[in-house]
Amino acid sequence: MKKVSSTRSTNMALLNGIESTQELLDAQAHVWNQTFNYINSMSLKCAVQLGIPDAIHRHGAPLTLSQLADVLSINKTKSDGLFRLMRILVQSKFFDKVKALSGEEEAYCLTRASRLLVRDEPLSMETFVVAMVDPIFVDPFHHVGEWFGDDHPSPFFTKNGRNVWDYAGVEQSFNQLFNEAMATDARLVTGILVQECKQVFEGLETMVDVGGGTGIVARGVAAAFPGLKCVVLDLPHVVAGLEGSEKLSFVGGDMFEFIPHANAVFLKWILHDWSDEECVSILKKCKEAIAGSNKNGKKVIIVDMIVGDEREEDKTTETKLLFDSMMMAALTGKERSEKEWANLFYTSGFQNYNITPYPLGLRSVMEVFP
Ligand SMILES: C[S@@+](CC[C@H](N)C(=O)[O-])C[C@H]1O[C@@H](n2cnc3c(N)ncnc32)[C@H](O)[C@@H]1O
Ligand SMILES: O=c1cc(-c2ccc(O)c(O)c2)oc2c(O)c(O)ccc12
Repeated sequence: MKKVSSTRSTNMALLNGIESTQELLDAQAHVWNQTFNYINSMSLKCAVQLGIPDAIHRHGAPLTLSQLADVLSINKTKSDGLFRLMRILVQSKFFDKVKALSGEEEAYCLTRASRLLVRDEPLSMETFVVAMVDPIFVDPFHHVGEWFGDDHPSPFFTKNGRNVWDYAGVEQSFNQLFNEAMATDARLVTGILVQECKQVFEGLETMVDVGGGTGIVARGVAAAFPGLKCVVLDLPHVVAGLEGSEKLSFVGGDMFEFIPHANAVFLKWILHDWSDEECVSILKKCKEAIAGSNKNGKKVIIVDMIVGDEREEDKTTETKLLFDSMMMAALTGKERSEKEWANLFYTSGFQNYNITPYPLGLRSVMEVFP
C-alpha cells in the first residue's frame, strides 16, 4: 500500500475546499450516487424484460412478492433478488408498496410511470425503454471521451463508423428498434396534439411531416381534421412498405434535397438532431416547400424542447440536459434555448415565430412564419 504523506495524515480526510467531515462524506455519497445512476436504468430494463408491469396489470390487484415470483416463473433461489429489484424500483417510483387485499402482507402496485410500461397499453413506452437501454443505443456513451479527440461527427459514429441514419439504412434491426421507439412517442403526442393544440392545424389543407417516421402523427392529425391531407417524408428505408390512404401518403427522400409542397411543414424531434448549419439548410427547404401556398397556413410547425428557462424544476432541466447529451452522443444535434431557436429562424429567412405553452410537457410547439 502507498504510504500516506505526513501533511495528508495530519489533515486526515479533509481536501481542498472541504471543511468538515460531513462535507467530505456528502461529497463521497454524491460521487457514489452519480457513478451508480446507470443501475436505475438497468433495473428498469430488467423490470421491463421480466414483464413486471404486465404481470401486476394482468393480475388487476397488487401482487405480493411470492405471487410476483410465481407469475414471473422466477427461479425460487432468486426471490431475495426479486425483493431487492422491487425495492430499488419502489425507490425510483416505478412501483408502490401497499397492503395486499388478502391481509397483512405487503404487495406491489403500479405507479403512473409503470402504467406507461404495460406492453399492450395504447400509449405504452415499453418499446422506448427496451430500445434505449439496448447496448447499441448505450454503447456510444462509452466513446464520448474518445470522440473529443477524434474527427468524427458523433460518438455514435466513432463507435459504429457511420451516423445513426446510415446505420439504420444498413442494419434492419436497428432501423426497426429506432422507428418503434419513435412511434411510441408519436402515439402519446398525437392524442394531445389533436385534442389540445387544434388551433395549430385548423384551416390547413395539406401538411408534410418531415422525418415523420412511420406516419403515426400524420395519420392521427389527418384523421382529426377532415379537410387535411398529410404527406410523410422520411428516408427510403423508413417508409419502405408502408401503406398510405386517401388522406395520407408516404414519400421516401432526403429533406436536405427536396420537401414536397404543402400549406405547412411539421417537424417533430427533427431539428434537435442536427447542428445549426444543418438546421438552417432544412429550414430553408421548408420555406421553399410552403412558398407556393396561398392558404392561411404557410408555416413551419416545430415540436421540440426549449432549454434555459431558469424557473423550471431541477428535474425538468436535468431531463432536457440528458436529451442534449444524447443528441451529442448519437447525432450532431443539441437542445436549444429560445434565443438559439430564434437565431435559426431568422438566419433561415423566416420573419417571426410564436411559441405557445401547449401542454406537451417538456416540449414546446413553435410556429414559424415566412
Ligand atoms: C428522431 S426521429 C423523429 C421521428 C418523428 N418525427 C417522431 O417524432 O416520432 C427523426 C426522423 O428523421 C428521419 N430523417 C433523418 N434524416 C433524414 C433526411 N435526410 N430526410 C428525411 N428524413 C430524415 C429519420 O429517419 C427519423 O425518422
Ligand atoms: O430518445 C432518443 C434516442 C435517440 C438515440 C439514438 C441513437 C443512440 O445511440 C442513442 O443512444 C439514442 O435518438 C433520438 C432522437 O434522434 C430524437 O430526435 C429523439 C429522441 C431520441
